[in-house]
Amino acid sequence: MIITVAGAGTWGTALGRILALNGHEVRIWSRFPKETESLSAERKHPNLPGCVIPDSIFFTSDIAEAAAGADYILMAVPSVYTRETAHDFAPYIDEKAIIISAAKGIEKDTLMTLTEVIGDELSRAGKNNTVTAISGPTHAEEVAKDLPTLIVCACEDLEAAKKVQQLFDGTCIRPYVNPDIKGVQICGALKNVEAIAVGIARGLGYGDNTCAAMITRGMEEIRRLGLAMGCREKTFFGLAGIGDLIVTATSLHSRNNKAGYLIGQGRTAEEAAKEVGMVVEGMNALPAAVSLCEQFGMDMPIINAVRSIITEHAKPSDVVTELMNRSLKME
Ligand SMILES: NC(=O)c1ccc[n+]([C@@H]2O[C@H](COP(=O)([O-])OP(=O)(O)OC[C@H]3O[C@@H](n4cnc5c(N)ncnc54)[C@H](O)[C@@H]3O)[C@@H](O)[C@H]2O)c1
Ligand SMILES: O=P(O)(O)OC[C@H](O)CO
Repeated sequence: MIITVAGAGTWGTALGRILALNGHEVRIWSRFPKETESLSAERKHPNLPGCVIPDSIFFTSDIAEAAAGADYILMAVPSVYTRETAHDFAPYIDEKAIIISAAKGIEKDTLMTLTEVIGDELSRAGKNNTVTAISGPTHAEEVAKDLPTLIVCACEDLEAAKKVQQLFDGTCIRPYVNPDIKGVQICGALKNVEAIAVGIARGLGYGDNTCAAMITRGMEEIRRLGLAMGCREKTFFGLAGIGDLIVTATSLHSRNNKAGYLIGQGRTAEEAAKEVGMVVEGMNALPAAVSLCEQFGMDMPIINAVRSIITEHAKPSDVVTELMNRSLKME
């Protein structure tokens, strides 16, 4: 198969490498010629130490060249660039190509999932390609080292999801399918906000009890919202749900967890994002998460706590005190 990866960050590069090792013809596109030139020449990614990029992967900044004849287009740019990238790719995408969205986020203004954003741009260009999503507990740093990783390939069209499953099936990746594409993406976007909260707790010096409690109650917030949105309950207890929340809230690789930790230690959100140096999707997803809570009339105290700290500059320790003093309730 010919697979075009849009986005040469850590995730696009790690996935491109896996697909190339699975025997596919892989092209990786980045908007920035400097990035593609350096990756093509060096065969290593600055944020994936020890990972060798196979010689077979072709890098380009030319969309027409990247997309020509591709059977699959894998979108791996940060969520805020998904719409413009889908818009720019749309005219060049073959009508039979399947799109795979690998980013995690919800569009701030429309509250669309990223597959909806991509579908929207495709339909504006007169196309109706099938759009799927992949998710799960999947740090690029570990996939780049071939460590066993389970992913979810999501699409209402199960045949398309199974095709994507086949594509990724290999020695270190075990892919599952899930028809609940909305639930998978709601989990992927919101777990990043919850992971920032857990990072803040760590940065404040709280212990494992606090973090485990926040992961548990954070998942419950996501589940309640997801059910109100019509998602499948099982998704929240699966790889894209609790699995991804656990890895993001506990892994040293996690950009969201690290950003939260730095905020807990006293940095502003801007300083923390700069220090992380890679995309902190939980910060991008926060406005959409808050809007969804309001739209569906959901009580989401941890997400609201992150909002007060990041957007109202509330003191993190005061916010935790407020959370602890909320009215008592049934689990
Ligand atoms: N890194 C991971 O472990 C991982 C795992 C699963 C999902 N994801 C998701 O994948 C997405 C990408 O994450 P990442 O970690 O690869 O990010 P990253 O910070 O490593 O990559 C940033 C990349 O974004 C691209 N970019 C920047 N500005 C752009 C623009 N205007 N248009 C198009 N592209 C632009 C550049 O190619 C740059 O390399 C995120 O949504 C993230 O949540 C990441
Ligand atoms: O490093 P993070 O926090 O962006 O998380 C990356 C992936 O979403 C983990 O599955």
